[in-house]
Amino acid sequence: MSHGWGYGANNGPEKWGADFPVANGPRQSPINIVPKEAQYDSTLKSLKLKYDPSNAKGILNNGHSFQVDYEDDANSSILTGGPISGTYRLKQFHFHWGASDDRGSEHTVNGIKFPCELHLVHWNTKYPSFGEAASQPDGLAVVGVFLKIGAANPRLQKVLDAFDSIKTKGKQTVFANFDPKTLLPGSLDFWTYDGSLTTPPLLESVSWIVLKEPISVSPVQMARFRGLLFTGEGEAPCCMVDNYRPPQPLKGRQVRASFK
Ligand SMILES: Cc1cc(C)[n+](CCc2c[nH]cn2)c(C)c1
Ligand SMILES: [Zn+2]
Repeated sequence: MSHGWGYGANNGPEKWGADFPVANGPRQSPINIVPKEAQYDSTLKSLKLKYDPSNAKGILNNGHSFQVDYEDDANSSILTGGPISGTYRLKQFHFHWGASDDRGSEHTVNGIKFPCELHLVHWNTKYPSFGEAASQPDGLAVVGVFLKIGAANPRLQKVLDAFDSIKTKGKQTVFANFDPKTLLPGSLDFWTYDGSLTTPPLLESVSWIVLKEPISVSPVQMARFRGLLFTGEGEAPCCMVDNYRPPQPLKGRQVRASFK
């Protein structure tokens, strides 16, 4: 696939295995979560997220999604507890969404798709860098949060307001003083399993922590996500929508629940 991966008919998830054979590996993500088949694990610790809003650096349209990047040169924005041991530093957060409200999430629950899914990406500080951690089986921890259609979510406003500055691929702008903890639901109950990045290079290095409780997003707010473009300035515009990988085979993995 010389023309680079994406989410289209010619370069989308069904084609990624040609350039990235791990696409058919034993611990690929996302997955369909079946709550009744998840095993409650009383040894799971509660999630601890401590974020310093001043670590927020910028917001970037990377041509696949948009991401908000964080300073990660100290243990000031970190994830501990849950299924992980040690300290993982926040690197970035981003979203996946659909062209319509009936799809867009990567993980599904009993086969149900949500219109959007937030990913908060953290890396294990036992490794010297994010890049190094990303190639290790315990290198990354991603917290996934479902968004479901409901009332407008004021916590999303600052992110949405930046979209006019990052409409096209490669555009970025300063994004300062933002605490991603404000994007989390009231409950930190979670499902967890061993998985992978959900875009190439699809590295099998992610401890997934998927929150049970969704946060809300309104149809108008979802329409603003869909106003972003996969394409760069001056190219024929292609709306940034359906930037999600469908669920992958569980291949015998156990999904654990932090709650009964
Ligand atoms: C080294 C690395 C490369 C990429 C594309 N990503 C993003 C892949 C991704 C998006 N959502 C889940 N995984 C991460 C998190 C790390
Ligand atoms: Zn993601």
